[in-house]
Amino acid sequence: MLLKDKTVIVTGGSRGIGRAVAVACAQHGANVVVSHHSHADETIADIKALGRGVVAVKGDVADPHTAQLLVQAAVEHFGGVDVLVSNAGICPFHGFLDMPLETFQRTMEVNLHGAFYVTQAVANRMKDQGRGGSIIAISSISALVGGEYQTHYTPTKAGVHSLMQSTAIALGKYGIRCNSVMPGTILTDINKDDLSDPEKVAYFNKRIPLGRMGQPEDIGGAVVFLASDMAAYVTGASLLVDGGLFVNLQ
Ligand SMILES: NC(=O)C1=CN([C@@H]2O[C@H](COP(=O)(O)OP(=O)(O)OC[C@H]3O[C@@H](n4cnc5c(N)ncnc54)[C@H](OP(=O)(O)O)[C@@H]3O)[C@@H](O)[C@H]2O)C=CC1
Ligand SMILES: C[C@H](O)[C@@H]1OC(=O)[C@H](O)[C@@H]1O
Repeated sequence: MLLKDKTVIVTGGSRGIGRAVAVACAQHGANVVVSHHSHADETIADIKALGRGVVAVKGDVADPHTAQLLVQAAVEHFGGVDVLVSNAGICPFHGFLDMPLETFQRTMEVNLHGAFYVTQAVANRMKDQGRGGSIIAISSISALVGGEYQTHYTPTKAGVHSLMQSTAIALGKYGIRCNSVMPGTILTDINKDDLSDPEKVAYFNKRIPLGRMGQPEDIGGAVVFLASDMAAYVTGASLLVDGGLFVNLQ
């Protein structure tokens, strides 16, 4: 049990990577607060089945108030917060030259501004608690490489990675570690439509040295490690979890 009796906040914990991360933390003994903006019934059931505490908070991470609600829920239900996983994100694929303003703005507001708001709110609580903590942003391989239909999205993933580098410096004095996880292509709702193209699926499966695209569960271990005392001297770092996709040029 690497996270016994820790309290973990996971934004976007209702589906996909966030749900898998929330369950992985609970499997390692954590109580979990998950944010969503629709429902998180399945995640709640998963975590209760593990005998751990779980609270779901409905809110849009692009609204700074949601971050306050998450901290408040962690304090009220579990006495504080030890780990933040800033995971909530969107990727509405769209071409660059005709990108609608609202698509660009919304992607920035959810993925980058939302990460900033929740990181700042949780870090302030962690500082007041005086026992350090671990903050993990779910960045992406897309922080390091581009995508024709992701010109609005890849800057946000690079941005959250950079946010962790700078907050690692700002928060080290409080014993708060900040790191990013960079998933490759993971089969979730975010890319369900994009990966309905068999040619794209074949391209990824050929390009990825491990021969398959990732599952949300493939991300949980990296997050639990960075959340735990196993990573006590790790901050300002990033961890690619991509099956070897990034390094495979030829
Ligand atoms: N899948 C992949 O290949 C990769 C994903 N990532 C990153 O992983 C993270 C999770 O993505 P993934 O699990 O694939 O996506 P999904 O679309 O499967 O899940 C997105 C999650 O984010 C929540 N969410 C979306 N918008 C908001 C919002 N405005 N406020 C609060 N919660 C919100 C959703 O909540 P709700 O259910 O209520 O809509 C849902 O829980 C993202 O940051 C993404 O950029 C990084 C690399 C690769
Ligand atoms: C949405 C993409 O398919 C997914 O998200 C990312 O960050 C990477 O670009 C993945 O391919």
